[in-house]
Amino acid sequence: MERLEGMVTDIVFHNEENGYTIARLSNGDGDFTAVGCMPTLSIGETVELEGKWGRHRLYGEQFEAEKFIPVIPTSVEGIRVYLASGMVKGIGEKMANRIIEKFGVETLDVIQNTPDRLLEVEGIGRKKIEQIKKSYSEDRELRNIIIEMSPYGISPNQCLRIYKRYRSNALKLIAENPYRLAEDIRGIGFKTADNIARKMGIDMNSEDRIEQGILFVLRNALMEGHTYLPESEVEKEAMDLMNIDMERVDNCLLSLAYDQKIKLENTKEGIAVYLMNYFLAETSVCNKLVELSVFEFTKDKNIDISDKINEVEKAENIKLADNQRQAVKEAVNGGVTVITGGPGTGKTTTINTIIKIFRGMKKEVALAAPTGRAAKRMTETTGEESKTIHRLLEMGYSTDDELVFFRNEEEPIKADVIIVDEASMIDILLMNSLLSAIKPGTKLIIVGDSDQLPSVGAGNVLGDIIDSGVIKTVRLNEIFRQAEQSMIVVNAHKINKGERPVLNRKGKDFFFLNGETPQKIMDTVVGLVEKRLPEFYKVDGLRDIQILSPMRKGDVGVNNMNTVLQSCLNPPGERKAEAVFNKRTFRVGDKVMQIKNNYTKSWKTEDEKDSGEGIYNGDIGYIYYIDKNKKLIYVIFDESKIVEYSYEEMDEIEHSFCTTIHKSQGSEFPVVVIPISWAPPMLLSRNLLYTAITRAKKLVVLVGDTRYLDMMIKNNRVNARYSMLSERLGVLKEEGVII
Ligand SMILES: Nc1ncnc2c1ncn2[C@@H]1O[C@H](COP(=O)(O)OP(=O)(O)OP(=O)(O)O)[C@@H](O)[C@H]1O
Repeated sequence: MERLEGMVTDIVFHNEENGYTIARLSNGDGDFTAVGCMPTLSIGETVELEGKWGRHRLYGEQFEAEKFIPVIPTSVEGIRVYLASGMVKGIGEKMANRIIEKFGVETLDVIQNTPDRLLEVEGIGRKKIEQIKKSYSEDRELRNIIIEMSPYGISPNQCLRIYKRYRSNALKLIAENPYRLAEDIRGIGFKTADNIARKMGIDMNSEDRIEQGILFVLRNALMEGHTYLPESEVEKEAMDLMNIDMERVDNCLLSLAYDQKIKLENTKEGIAVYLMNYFLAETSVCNKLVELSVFEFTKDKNIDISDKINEVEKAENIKLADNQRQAVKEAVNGGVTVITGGPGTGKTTTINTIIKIFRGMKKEVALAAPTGRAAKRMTETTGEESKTIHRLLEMGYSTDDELVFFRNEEEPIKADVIIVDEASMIDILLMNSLLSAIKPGTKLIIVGDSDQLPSVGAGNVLGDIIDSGVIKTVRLNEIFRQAEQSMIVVNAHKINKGERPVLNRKGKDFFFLNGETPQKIMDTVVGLVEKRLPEFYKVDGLRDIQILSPMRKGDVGVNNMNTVLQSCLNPPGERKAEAVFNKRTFRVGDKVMQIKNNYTKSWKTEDEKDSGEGIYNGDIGYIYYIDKNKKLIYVIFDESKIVEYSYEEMDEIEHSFCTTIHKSQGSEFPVVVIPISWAPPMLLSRNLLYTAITRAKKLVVLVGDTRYLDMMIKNNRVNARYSMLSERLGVLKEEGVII
């Protein structure tokens, strides 16, 4: 290993995400190039590098740095460059010159050890000194973390999170127990922590390691939708993951339970292992549902609302079907009511009738849905304001950046009736937060299609509530006349029953185009969005058509589709700025999707007349402007909301010329095109196909091989999720808590 010192004269290349940097440096012996993970390197800075000389095929000799240590500048010129670089907040170029004029080579020593002397410099007061002191020490602490952690593959962004969490104790705490990173820092998992621990020489049989490994197994299970895992599965997975014996796993299971991080629950099938907050959520959802549904409504008890329904029917010129009427009656009289049904079965019509009746009774009705788009649609179809569940619960952030709801047991939602739509997307934690904020006596109406894909988060809440048979449920199953003409609706119901859809009926809205190979499928899809559909249906290839793929990988998976579709729908152009993240080129005009809920992300319209907060998982927008100097990307959502993303935030955005069917849940598009080809069996499922086609309002085009279409329709094995909600509700019924 060689050591080399030099001052950075140029940054030739810098990857924001992994810190890989190519820089030109100079020292007494001349100029040279250095490459490696040096995330904080900046021009003017002097660094000491550890590494070896290598030779690049094209660029010749270069120093391959494995470690870099910023050298505190000792020359007046070095200090000037360092201070003027903006590294220390509160000191700009002019101020740097004034300070250096005063203290010369001792400048940094003064800032660090006797900062009060800065008062001697014109323009610096007490407040400024505090700012400089804070920023100087933060900068140094953060740099130390970055330097120490980069070799383990921890990104500068994650280092920032580490610093925010542990402050100046970071390196000490990590050295004591690197596994705490997996618990405390978003984006760092057990495997990374384990890798760090290994390099630090930590005992592979340590309890910290095994406990974190077990929590990792349980968190992974959440991502597959399970609220718990049977003990035998936890044991097996933990043993495989950590290469340890069962006794150690069992001991650590007990100590985690003792520390209340997990819950071990005895069930008929054996021991169920829950992460504690999921256990609490599941039990409290169950209790709360029962509490709300057994509430004695003395005042309006069983009032006959037939007359009221008749009035609405008359006013709206409709005639409700029998089960719609029944749904309205249950909803008006009961505590908790579930209304479920496929597309076009009259859910919205039923909701609207319920709202009108409650309004007539002078009741306060609150409407909500789990996503921003679903809430917006609910507003459109009911003509009443609907909020996201998060907004209804008045979400905010605590002082340590944790998500909190200001509507809860102590401050419940002020409404007599709450109607939530698209309930299939509600996971167990969100349901728990919602129910906690509903006071007994408030009526809850849960509306959704239980045949859609279950929520992204853990649990199978809607399905479980319905299956339990404990909560009043009305299933709407009649497809109404207007809807019947739509083959999308007819076929959705056929698919749901396991029947083959009607394909290619002339003048209709549901087509199948053959494509035997992935390449042919791709060519057909490109032809459809580029030319055929825009010409024939007068739709915009980029805005009105959404390609939905079951999977990410493979030729017709989302990743490859996006590359191909970007090149035809938004090719490079002279005036289209570009920036590369995670090996993907983002370009002005690209269609992109926000992939996590960001409740505090602010947006404003171009004329700045309107502004607000919140961009949600699944929201689709277009890249509007890229400011390469400021490293900012602007995306426009809903044709007017402009949102600014720093380069570091680009992990919240991905291309969405094509998206996964999972990500399309809760959205609707005029035209949906779906490639149908080989995919891993768990993705060739009926409810995935059903969810995809029910996203389309005007037209569905399937492209591929009918063999796989048949496989999807036949495969109704809904990927089973471990969840005990239905059983828990059932037990309460057996015990007579609920009749
Ligand atoms: N009782 C009824 N008689 C006649 N038409 C009805 C009746 N109920 C609903 N419809 C009509 O059927 C169509 C679908 O109804 P609605 O929008 O209420 O269903 P939905 O279940 O909410 O559908 P989706 O889930 O697709 O939005 C609408 O055009 C509506 O006007």
